[in-house]
Amino acid sequence: PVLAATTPGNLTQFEYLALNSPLNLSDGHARQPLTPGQSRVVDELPELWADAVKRPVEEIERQACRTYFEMLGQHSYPADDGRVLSCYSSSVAMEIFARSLATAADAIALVHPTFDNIPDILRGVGLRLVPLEEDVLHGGDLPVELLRSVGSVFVTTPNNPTGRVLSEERLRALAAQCAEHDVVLTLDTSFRGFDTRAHYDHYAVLEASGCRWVVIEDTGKLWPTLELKIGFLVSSTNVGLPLAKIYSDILLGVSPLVLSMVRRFAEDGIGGGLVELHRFIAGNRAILRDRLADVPGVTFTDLDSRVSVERVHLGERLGLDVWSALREHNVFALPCQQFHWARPEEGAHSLRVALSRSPSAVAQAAEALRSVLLAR
Ligand SMILES: N=C(N)NC[C@@H](O)CC(=O)C(=O)O
Repeated sequence: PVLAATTPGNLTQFEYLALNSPLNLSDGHARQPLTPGQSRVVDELPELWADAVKRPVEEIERQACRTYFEMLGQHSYPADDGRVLSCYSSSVAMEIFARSLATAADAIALVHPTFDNIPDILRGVGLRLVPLEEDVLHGGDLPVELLRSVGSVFVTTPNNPTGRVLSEERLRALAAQCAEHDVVLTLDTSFRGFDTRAHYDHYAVLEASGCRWVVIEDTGKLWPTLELKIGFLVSSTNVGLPLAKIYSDILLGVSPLVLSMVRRFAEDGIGGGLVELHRFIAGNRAILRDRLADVPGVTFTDLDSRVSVERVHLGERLGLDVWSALREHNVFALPCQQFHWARPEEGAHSLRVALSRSPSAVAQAAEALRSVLLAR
């Protein structure tokens, strides 16, 4: 993609600039080396291809869903009656949700801050956005006037870039409020694989609440699968939105080979790979935090975060300045203004560093960031 010489318009355009750099710690996609268990899955791809040719895709899809959802503790996901739609990515799933919601509502409450392709997709279908501050979301019941003013509440959990997880009791209370006010509760759980606090059975809570709900799951953030991934678009029986119809406008179905690969990576995850991944991310987080611990003015805003990105507060320094100085070293992080989609200035002094990278890449980037910061 060709980008204008000026500052990129959205976070993903910043991420494009980093795509071909050896020290790309910008996007939240998984770029660390394969583990031995994952390498074995890659070696199996020819057999998975032959198997996918022979078997019905719905059988392969059902097995992939079951293994992936079980790995994440989501035992009550709706395996039957077509309520799980497999998409090429979670953003495709989100576009289908947005187009569907726009046929029935004109406003949506969206967690603030969060990754800016979410508000961009929602605005793109004409929805009016109402910011839902994280502290309000996690603090207790939402204001009734908010619930009366929107057709949906959209929550990214764990959130990006903060890592904050919606607890089971908060989800239960929020779902009850949404049921009472006939508001569609939508969750983007793309980062849930990294945080076991997000592994309680969300679908059991949602189904029991009786609310109308949609969940967007993403296999793409967890494993280094070269952008081979699935976004699962899951919904309640009573969601009352044309999800299947709009899905059919966009695609017929996804690759059974990718579904089989997801199943095998999830089996590896169940067999210890997920615990290993959590340790790996924690190790990279420690490398970054340790290297910057004594830099004046630097703090870590999300001490409790376990997701594969880390937000660094730069004190008086501007994220864009530090991002540009890092770029001189051929190191790429992500400035945080555009996460604050309603009030960008709130993100002006922060930078996000990706942790799904090799430990040496994280260490080199931390070193470069340290020297850039000490010079300011
Ligand atoms: N459709 C888009 N824009 N994809 C980029 C997105 O996956 C990156 C991301 O979520 C992150 O860097 O945290």
